[in-house]
Amino acid sequence: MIEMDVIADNQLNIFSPARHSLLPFDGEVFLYPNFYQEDGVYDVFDELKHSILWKQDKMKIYGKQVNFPRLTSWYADGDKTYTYSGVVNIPLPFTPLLRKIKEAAEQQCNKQFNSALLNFYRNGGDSMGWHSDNEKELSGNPVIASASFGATRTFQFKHKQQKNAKVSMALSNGSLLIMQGETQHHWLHQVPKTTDDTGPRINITFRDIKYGGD
Ligand SMILES: O=C(O)CCC(=O)C(=O)O
Ligand SMILES: [Fe+2]
Repeated sequence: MIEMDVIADNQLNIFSPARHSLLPFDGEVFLYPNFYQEDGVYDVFDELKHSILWKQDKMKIYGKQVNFPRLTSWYADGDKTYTYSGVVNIPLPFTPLLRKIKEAAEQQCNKQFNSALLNFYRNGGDSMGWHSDNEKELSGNPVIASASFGATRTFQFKHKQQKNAKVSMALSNGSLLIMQGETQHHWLHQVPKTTDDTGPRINITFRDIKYGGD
């Protein structure tokens, strides 16, 4: 059984930037670099790597089937599907480890999540392009909690209208990033490719999907 303690908010350095939004306006982003504590987080990466049912999705570009530049997986309560980048995902039930990671994030956000999208970036050539998490199943101002394990990757925001507004940060092993407020309406985010010699990274974004409707 993996020990994975969470640093309570009141134990964080009071000078931690996590208390201030990293976006200058039009949304809120908080980063807790060592949220999932040192002890055991390397095991978390390995256990996720081996226990998650990773799949290689494809997207259609100019009529051609092209592999996503990463592996993905989708876990959720219940059996509702979720459409992401044109792919209809049928969820798997949460594993005990995913549940534990989710509950820690829920405590920090003071919010329940019913689903998780997982991304496996095998090396620096894997990436996720500019997008916002604004699928129809997400509510108007979604809270999204993003946990990272393994290699550090750069995570970037750019404002949809104000082209000069850009924010960049490093998502390291055991970090928790929270996006909330109007972030998804006004900002795009991405994990760019890098030519650095980068090891594998797993990211989990916890979401609260509203079922029903069309
Ligand atoms: O890998 C990351 O940190 C970002 C993942 C992401 O943006 C998403 O799953 O929508
Ligand atoms: Fe995203």
